[in-house]
Amino acid sequence: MGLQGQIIPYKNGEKEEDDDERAGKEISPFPPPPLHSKFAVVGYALTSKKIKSFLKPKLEGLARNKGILFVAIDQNRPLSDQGPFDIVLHKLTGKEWRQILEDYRRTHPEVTVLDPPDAIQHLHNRQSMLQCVADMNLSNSYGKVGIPKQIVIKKDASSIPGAVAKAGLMLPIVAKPLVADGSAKSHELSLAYDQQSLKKLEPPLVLQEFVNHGGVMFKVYIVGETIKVVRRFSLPDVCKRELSNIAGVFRFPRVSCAAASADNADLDPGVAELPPRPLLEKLARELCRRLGLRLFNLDIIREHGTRDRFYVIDINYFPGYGKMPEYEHIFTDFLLSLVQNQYKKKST
Ligand SMILES: Nc1ncnc2c1ncn2[C@@H]1O[C@H](COP(=O)(O)OP(=O)(O)OP(=O)(O)O)[C@@H](O)[C@H]1O
Ligand SMILES: O=P(O)(O)O[C@H]1[C@H](O)[C@@H](O)[C@H](OP(=O)(O)O)[C@@H](OP(=O)(O)O)[C@H]1O
Ligand SMILES: [Mg+2]
Ligand SMILES: [Mg+2]
Repeated sequence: MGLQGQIIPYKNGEKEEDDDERAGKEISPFPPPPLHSKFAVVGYALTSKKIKSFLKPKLEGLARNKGILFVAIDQNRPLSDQGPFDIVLHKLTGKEWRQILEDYRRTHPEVTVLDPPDAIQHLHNRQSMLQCVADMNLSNSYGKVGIPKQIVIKKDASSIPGAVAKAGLMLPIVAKPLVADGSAKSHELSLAYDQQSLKKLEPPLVLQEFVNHGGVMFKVYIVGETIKVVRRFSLPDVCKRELSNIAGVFRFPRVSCAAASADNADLDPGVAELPPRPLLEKLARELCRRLGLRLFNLDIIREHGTRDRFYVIDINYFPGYGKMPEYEHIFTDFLLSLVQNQYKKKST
């Protein structure tokens, strides 16, 4: 094991003023990793895009100062021959990789795999992704959280207008690929203004009622027990007049990507106001438990004209944490708390 009973240089949650400087200057390029003793070793299996956006020099430097070492996993070698790891961090797709991880979890119960592959699978389907939120039926004095009315169309596009009418889905409708596996195709969404045009869509799909929300959505990043919320621009409201004048299905680009930050925009306060923190904390805690995940974000909107009616529209596994404020501190503290818990368990 990486820790082997030694004390980790960790200053419990405390922020070190010069972390950024040390991380940026002193430790680049990094010396070869000593794969032994006092470091908590985090093996990672990520795409090159993810490595670039997440494993930035500042994160690696801060981690090293706190006694955490990130080590790339070689997918061409057995996992058991590598490490030894305290934690495995991953975001790769494919059945084979999932099987490798499941086998590894079974044979190495002492290693924390972030997160279990079968739990992540729930988020790869836009129907099962939101089921937990619907089941939760969260409603308290801070607000009510649900999901937009939606149906699944597995095949046969010609059946869509009938299915939409039968389910009583109101227009406009957002059409989303059923599979959300991180591929470019899984992010190709459309907005449909009339029932007949729905025939043009390509199943398998989730068809979701579009909820007017004032053109701003909230991205809630979750790292274990920590949550961070940011504002992003989103699709604008669709008014009744527009709906009656427009027909067709329109593809729309990735409207709420990081470049669409609305954190510093001059917005209507009723639209800009973040969802109440206690409501988000309850939602996040409950979702962590129900989904069995510790690393994800969720997109949530407030129905325009209401103060407390919220809808979760999307959940993403291991999202772009590189864009989450203070992620370096939050992530390293989280990793350390996991390793410390493992250590406590072992010594009892
Ligand atoms: N039901 C809805 N009502 C209103 N707007 C919606 C709805 N669903 C999606 N949107 C808009 O479309 C955008 C993309 O939808 P969604 O988040 O489901 O797609 P995604 O490709 O999974 O996004 P991400 O990049 O976050 O993974 C949202 O950020 C929001 O602006
Ligand atoms: O393509 P998939 O695997 O589904 O995941 C994406 C998420 O859906 C996006 O939300 C991430 O970007 P943002 O954090 O800007 O939303 C995006 O962040 P990234 O591009 O920095 O990795 C991805 O994590
Ligand atoms: Mg989204
Ligand atoms: Mg998504």
